[in-house]
Amino acid sequence: MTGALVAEGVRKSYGDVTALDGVSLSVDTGEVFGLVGPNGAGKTTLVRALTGTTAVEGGVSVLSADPAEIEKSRIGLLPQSFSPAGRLTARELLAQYAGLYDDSRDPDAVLADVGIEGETAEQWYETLSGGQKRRVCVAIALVNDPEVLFLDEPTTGIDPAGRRDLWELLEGLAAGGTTVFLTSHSMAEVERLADRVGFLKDGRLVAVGPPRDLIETHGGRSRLLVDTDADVAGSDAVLADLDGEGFDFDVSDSGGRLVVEGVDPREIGDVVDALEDRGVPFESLTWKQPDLEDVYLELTGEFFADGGGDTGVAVGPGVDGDIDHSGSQEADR
Ligand SMILES: Nc1ncnc2c1ncn2[C@@H]1O[C@H](COP(=O)(O)OP(=O)(O)OP(=O)(O)O)[C@@H](O)[C@H]1O
Repeated sequence: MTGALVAEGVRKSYGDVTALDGVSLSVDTGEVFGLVGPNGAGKTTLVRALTGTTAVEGGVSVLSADPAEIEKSRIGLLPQSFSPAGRLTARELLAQYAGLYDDSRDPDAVLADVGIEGETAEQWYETLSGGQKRRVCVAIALVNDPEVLFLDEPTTGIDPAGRRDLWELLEGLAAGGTTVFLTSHSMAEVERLADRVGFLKDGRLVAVGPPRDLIETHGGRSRLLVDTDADVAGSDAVLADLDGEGFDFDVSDSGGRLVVEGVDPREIGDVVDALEDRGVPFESLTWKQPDLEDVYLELTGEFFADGGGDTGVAVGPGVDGDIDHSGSQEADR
């Protein structure tokens, strides 16, 4: 295999725990690769393997070199847990890390890139908020202007506006040719940033591909989620009734909700009519296109961990199909 990052049959065990169970992948130069998976799936272990910070069985290379031996200035790494000295200011920290390299970027410019400026840059690290700290850590990973950037859950603890700023920064870096290897629990994050996404489960890569392809293959169909009484949604009689003539959609019960599969936006009115004809009460409707969260659920069998809900369009009852965008979670995008 060739690529800026290569893993071939990588295995890693900690005692009886198999953290990586034969992972092979290749990431191209300039590509943004997103790695997702449940807690304990092996994401951090794979980052550690690719950055030469843990020994593994199998083959790993970064920029065609052994990760343990590659020139450090070519790599940027933001580990999941990283605590720089608390009693240095953000500026002092950046200057300190910049001093480790023969060539580095201007510390103030890097801090400005991550939104740390003015008074905030003069505060001790330990007095910064969680989100500000994480931004400073991202800046530290960028100070050597790396060719390959590893980010292990970079936006954890950062507010939505700060996340968007960082996403734009990462998009800019990728456009400039930086290879980015990103782990995340935010499906919105990887769907927006990653050229390809890898799903890791129990130490194995169960699917790899561009978000769109994965959604098409594993995301299911667009659907209408009908919030109703749990007794109604769980009623075989209601499901059988909806399965009858004049209703051409597949309906199932999911945790007290009716899920009507394969509904085109223009067909929402037909579904509402059918529900009303059959006397099925409902409180709200949400139309949802398949997205990476659905792929995650399908491939891992677990709920996504960033607390996301339906990224859909809510339609209130009795509004005659008027679309209420308050139900959309676009703010997270
Ligand atoms: N140093 C270690 N010693 C023992 N077990 C470890 C060690 N590091 C990781 N593991 C185990 O290896 C498995 C994979 O851990 P890893 O941290 O790679 O998962 P992850 O996908 O990054 O999880 P998370 O999403 O929670 O960060 C887990 O079962 C973990 O407990």
